[in-house]
Amino acid sequence: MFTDRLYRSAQPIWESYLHHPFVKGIGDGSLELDKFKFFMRQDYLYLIDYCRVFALGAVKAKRLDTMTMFSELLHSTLSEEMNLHRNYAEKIGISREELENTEPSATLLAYTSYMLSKANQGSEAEVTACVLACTWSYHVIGTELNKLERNEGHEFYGDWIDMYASDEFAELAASLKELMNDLADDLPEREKAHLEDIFVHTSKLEYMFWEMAYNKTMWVDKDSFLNH
Ligand SMILES: Cc1ncc(C[n+]2csc(CCO)c2C)c(N)n1
Repeated sequence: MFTDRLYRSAQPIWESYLHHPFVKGIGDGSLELDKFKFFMRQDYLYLIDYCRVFALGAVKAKRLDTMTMFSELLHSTLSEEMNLHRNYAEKIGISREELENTEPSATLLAYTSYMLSKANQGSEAEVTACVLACTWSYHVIGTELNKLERNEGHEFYGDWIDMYASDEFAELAASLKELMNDLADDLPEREKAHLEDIFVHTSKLEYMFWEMAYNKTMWVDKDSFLNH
């Protein structure tokens, strides 16, 4: 299957997510709140643009069931996933206004601009390749973290883990994988290689997003005046 090929190409990158201190910190509850806050604010902006990518998927879909799937993904991101962020924001004292008016970091801009440009230029297959690594890898991470014992005091990140480990997310990831396989099956190798590039690039950008949040990097490393 084409998604097996994608997984093989990105495997070392995906393994690094589980060793990343941000991800480990969510898993064992030790992640500092200021890093999580930074992440949630950037991630909210990320999800707004991500919704635009789903909308492009609906525009480019050749079949009604694919169009329905993209519109459902768009709706569930705007309501359910972004609700997770709104709920956390309320708990940690970030107002709705602050959440929507966050200054974007360089990594966020790189990631969303990349996806939007590939989705705009490409067909429904490129759109699917753009969103696949993010949905699939979050489900893998959620499932792995869900296996760990949740000690006392770690319940704060529980909602985050529960969302991405949920059956609903498993279904989202599975249906996107199925769609990717359907769309890529009959494509010539040159086009498959392009989809693979998108998958590997977005997988690297996922890693960069964890790094960005862990170090709270806006543009360059910590002490640069560009961060102020
Ligand atoms: C940087 C970053 N990467 C992936 C996700 C996870 N995610 C984004 S949209 C979507 C699909 C349906 O809502 C999923 C799983 C995230 N939140 N932030």
